[in-house]
Amino acid sequence: MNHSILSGIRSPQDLRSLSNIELKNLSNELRKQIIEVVGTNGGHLSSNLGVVELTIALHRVFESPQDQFVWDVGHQCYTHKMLTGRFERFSTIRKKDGLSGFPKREESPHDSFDTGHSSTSISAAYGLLTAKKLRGEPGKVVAVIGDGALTGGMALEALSHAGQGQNDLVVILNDNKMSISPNTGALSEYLSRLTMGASYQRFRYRVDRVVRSIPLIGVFLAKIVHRMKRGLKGLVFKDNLFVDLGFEYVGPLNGHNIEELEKVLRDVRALKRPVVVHVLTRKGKGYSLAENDPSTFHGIGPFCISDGKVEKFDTTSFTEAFSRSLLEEASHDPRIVAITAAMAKGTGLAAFQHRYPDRFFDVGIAEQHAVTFAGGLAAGGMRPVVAIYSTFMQRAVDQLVHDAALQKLPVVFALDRSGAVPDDGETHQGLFDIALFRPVPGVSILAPASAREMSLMLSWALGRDEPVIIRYPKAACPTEQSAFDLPLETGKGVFTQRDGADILIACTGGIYAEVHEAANMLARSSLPVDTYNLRFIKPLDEDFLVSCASGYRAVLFVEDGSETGGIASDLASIVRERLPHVLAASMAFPDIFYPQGTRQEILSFAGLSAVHIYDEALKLRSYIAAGQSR
Ligand SMILES: Cc1ncc(C[n+]2csc(CCOP(=O)(O)OP(=O)(O)O)c2C)c(N)n1
Ligand SMILES: CC(=O)[C@@H](O)[C@H](O)COP(=O)(O)O
Ligand SMILES: [Mg+2]
Repeated sequence: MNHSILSGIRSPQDLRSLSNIELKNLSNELRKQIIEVVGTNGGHLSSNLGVVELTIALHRVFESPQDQFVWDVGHQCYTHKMLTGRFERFSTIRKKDGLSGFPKREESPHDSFDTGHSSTSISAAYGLLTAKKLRGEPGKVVAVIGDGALTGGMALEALSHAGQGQNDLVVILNDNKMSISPNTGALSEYLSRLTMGASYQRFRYRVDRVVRSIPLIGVFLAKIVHRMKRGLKGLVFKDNLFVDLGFEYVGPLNGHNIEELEKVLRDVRALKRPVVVHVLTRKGKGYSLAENDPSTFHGIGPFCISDGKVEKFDTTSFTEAFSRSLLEEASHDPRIVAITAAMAKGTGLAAFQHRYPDRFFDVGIAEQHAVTFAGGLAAGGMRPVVAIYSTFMQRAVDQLVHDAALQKLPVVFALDRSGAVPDDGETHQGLFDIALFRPVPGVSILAPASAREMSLMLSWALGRDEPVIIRYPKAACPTEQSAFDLPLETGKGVFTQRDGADILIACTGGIYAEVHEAANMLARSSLPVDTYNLRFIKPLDEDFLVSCASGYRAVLFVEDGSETGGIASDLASIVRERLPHVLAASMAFPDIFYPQGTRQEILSFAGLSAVHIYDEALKLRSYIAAGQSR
């Protein structure tokens, strides 16, 4: 199929003149393009296929960029991007220097707010709307939020705030019954009940429409009708949370019927009150493999379009290592329970869920609740393991401090996707966890360099009576070696190579692979170095480290976290202070946000690739040769 209609859309205005048939063809072209590009680049397939018609309808009714859209999470914005002048560059999505897979204000005036983390859209949209009103600027603001994102506390906080205001915020609730996995929780069940009561909700909306359209007295009459309905709500509108919170409620609508959507959205656009438009869509729509298994195609690497297969690598990822170690531990300790905030697959907890359904909890996209819930479980005598991506743990900093650490509760935090995170970009990098949690008293932070170390660390963590964080990257585990088998000693690391070299490279586990590669390159250049895996970021046995460093002419510390607040530069300072004869240097992520790319591209951009580590070691060697200090 050529993209004859799509390629002619330079701005959303071009959509207005299209006939129904052309709109149908445009939907097909968009789907084809999404499938082809995600098949090549990887990306968020199912969510994007589900919102094609909804996005077209929104862009035909609202006038972007004067009217503004905030896409929750933003992983469903591909059609929006293509309809707002970015079709030509769409094939670069999620690639280094290409289009972002999420809305980006710097990319287009049609992207009014950056997203990536869930449940922010209603707050941000209400902020944008309030700013418009205060500045006397025209236009509507529309938040598009999924049923999964609605389970996040912020979304509910925002509904509570916006519902009481005199405003005309539009909230589109895109309900496909799915988060990444099937959506969970009472709120999700509640939406299903609303869906079953469809006819009542439509009736209510139509009454409003008819009454308001009566010349002169319509608005006045509508107010009276509204009050009467509020009085009757226990009968007719019982169960409608949104109405009770102060919103008009319209729906549920068929999210794949552009005509029906448009008709309602035009009325919604004219409303002077906050409104929730409940739209039903099918995740994965139009690609049967994704329709039948939307979870697998939620976020997927490059795949074969004809059979949906993804290239398999013959390696164990850190996620798999965690998943297996946890099953092993859980098999002999019934106190172990596992918690995810809607990421059972990504964190490797799906296997635990399958094996121990009664000890597994998917709390929805609710990281804060997940952590405090774990605190409660720990206080009640269980051994909770919260598996969470480093970037999403940023949401729950206070919960870790207040609801776990302060009370010395034995909660284990498995922070997946720590360090450089490929493809998703700035919003998803896992660079801040060390800096955020290192200052918290009593919290241990460990970083395995291999699957074997993961197992040792998890076992150690589950034996502690205080919170423990285990952080690891989205990467394959390096090949095992004997040092990884050595028993864990609190605060101490292990030499991973010790051949009497005069330079030592010490690292956090997540970047051991690159350090190992650099060491091999140096050895090939006849410039051998020894290597050391810190294992512990906290607590850290300083005396032991200093004694390890004392036999060297230079020590280089390498860390896969942010330089500011990180550990590498502190350790270099300690060595300088206590061993003035030893040169000490450090490498970590400089103080900027890191854009999308592969892991290698991100590390190169940060100056942390194997080649950069090699170069830094060479520099140290030249200082040694010249007898200089740094
Ligand atoms: C704070 C946070 N936690 C977890 C995620 C990971 N995540 C991305 S999309 C998603 C599911 C969103 O479901 P929904 O809003 O219903 O959108 P759908 O994918 O169904 O279109 C999750 C859990 C995230 N982006 N942000
Ligand atoms: C949009 C979002 O936050 C998730 O879908 C995330 O992209 C998943 O990342 P992984 O593919 O690494 O699990
Ligand atoms: Mg959903």
